[in-house]
Amino acid sequence: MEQLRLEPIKQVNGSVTLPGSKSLSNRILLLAALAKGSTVVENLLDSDDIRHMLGALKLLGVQVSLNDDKTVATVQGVGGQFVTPSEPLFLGNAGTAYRPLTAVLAAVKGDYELIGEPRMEERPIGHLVDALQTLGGDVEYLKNKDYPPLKIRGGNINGGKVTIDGSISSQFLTALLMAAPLFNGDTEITIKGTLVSKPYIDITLDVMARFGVTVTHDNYKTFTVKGAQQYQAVERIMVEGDASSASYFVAAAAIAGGEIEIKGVGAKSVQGDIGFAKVMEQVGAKIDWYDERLVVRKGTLKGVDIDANAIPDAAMTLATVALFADGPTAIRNIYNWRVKETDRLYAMATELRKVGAEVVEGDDFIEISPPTQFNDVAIDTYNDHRIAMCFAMVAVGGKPITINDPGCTHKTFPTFFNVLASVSK
Ligand SMILES: O=C(O)C1=C[C@@H](OP(=O)(O)O)[C@@H](O)[C@H](O)C1
Ligand SMILES: C=C(OP(=O)(O)O)C(=O)O
Repeated sequence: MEQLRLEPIKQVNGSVTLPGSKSLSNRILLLAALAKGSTVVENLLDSDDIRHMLGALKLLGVQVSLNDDKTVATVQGVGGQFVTPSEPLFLGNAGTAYRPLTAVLAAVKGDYELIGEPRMEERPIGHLVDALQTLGGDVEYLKNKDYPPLKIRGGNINGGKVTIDGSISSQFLTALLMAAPLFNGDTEITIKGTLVSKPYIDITLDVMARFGVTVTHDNYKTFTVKGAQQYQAVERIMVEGDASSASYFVAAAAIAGGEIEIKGVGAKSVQGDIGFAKVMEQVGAKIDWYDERLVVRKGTLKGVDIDANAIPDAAMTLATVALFADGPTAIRNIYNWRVKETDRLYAMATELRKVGAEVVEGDDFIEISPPTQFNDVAIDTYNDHRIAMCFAMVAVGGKPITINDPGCTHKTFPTFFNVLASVSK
């Protein structure tokens, strides 16, 4: 297994241009593919999750041409008419590809099989499939009930009233919303239970609006979407920088001395994970906010007690910032960390303890007390890009650390360790 040794970093300084947002890249590619007409997508993320979406679209008969560094895509929309693929669609462990494609393919004519990595077969999808089946969708489990892989015979959804459980993942509602304009009639979606990761729904509604579809809702409880609509191509659409990827550099500047300018997200971002920078101000970081960039400097870091349900991905970074705070940190309301790339509550607790922290792993929270002494250890990354990236903060805090399987960052940020090195002293 490959390992990356990170020596203590004394200071971080310079400017980072963020890669495009994963959440925006995959939503935009799918709606551009469904639309009528051609869309040019700029600042597209080039990473495994996006490659899986692009691979699926190719098998569905969508023409996408990419520039040399794969950050500009020209998508020839097929106006909602996919071809039946010659093989199953392999979507790796990309939730933002698997869930939206499930709903969209249930709505358009054709026979489809959606498969993924072994971990994808452990990530629940029953709440989405239940809703699609209620609406008349033909979606079948190929192995275990409520989990991928799936077989879909698409094209016979009339719309109507449906409830969807929002307590495990917002991606199920995102998927249903994106597919609903393709149903024959209007759809009214009511959320059952609480809706987790709510800001991701704003990203969905924003992208749908860019492609010409308006959704109405009453404070995220009931959503109404008109049926028999077509998405409209967008001549040029720019993907914002990834706010979750920004979290590592916000944290790095806050922990180490120096100053980092982070270009690509700022006060005007549509991504909820920009909220991490607000949390870091509470922790003690000094941040200058601009519309599309941030400038971050170190402060005295104190422990905080936060509800992180709205920022599940960036909150992992807070768990490693906690190693350098002057008191305990509690991160709450994060049950769904358990159903992501790995069981992140268990994995983070285990690896933080290895470093020397005292950790309480609750069912839906984690409490971290900073180490009195840091251990020079190798961190297991569980094929989870965010574990690899957030544990780099140990080196940023001046302690050596080894990251096992650093290549797992390919899921969303293949160049992460090079970008970190470029601002490190
Ligand atoms: O819709 C999206 O783009 C995402 C939603 C979140 O998932 P959940 O809604 O499952 O928490 C987030 O963790 C994921 O990385 C991306
Ligand atoms: C949870 C994540 O990914 P996915 O889109 O596969 O859900 C993530 O990127 O942290």
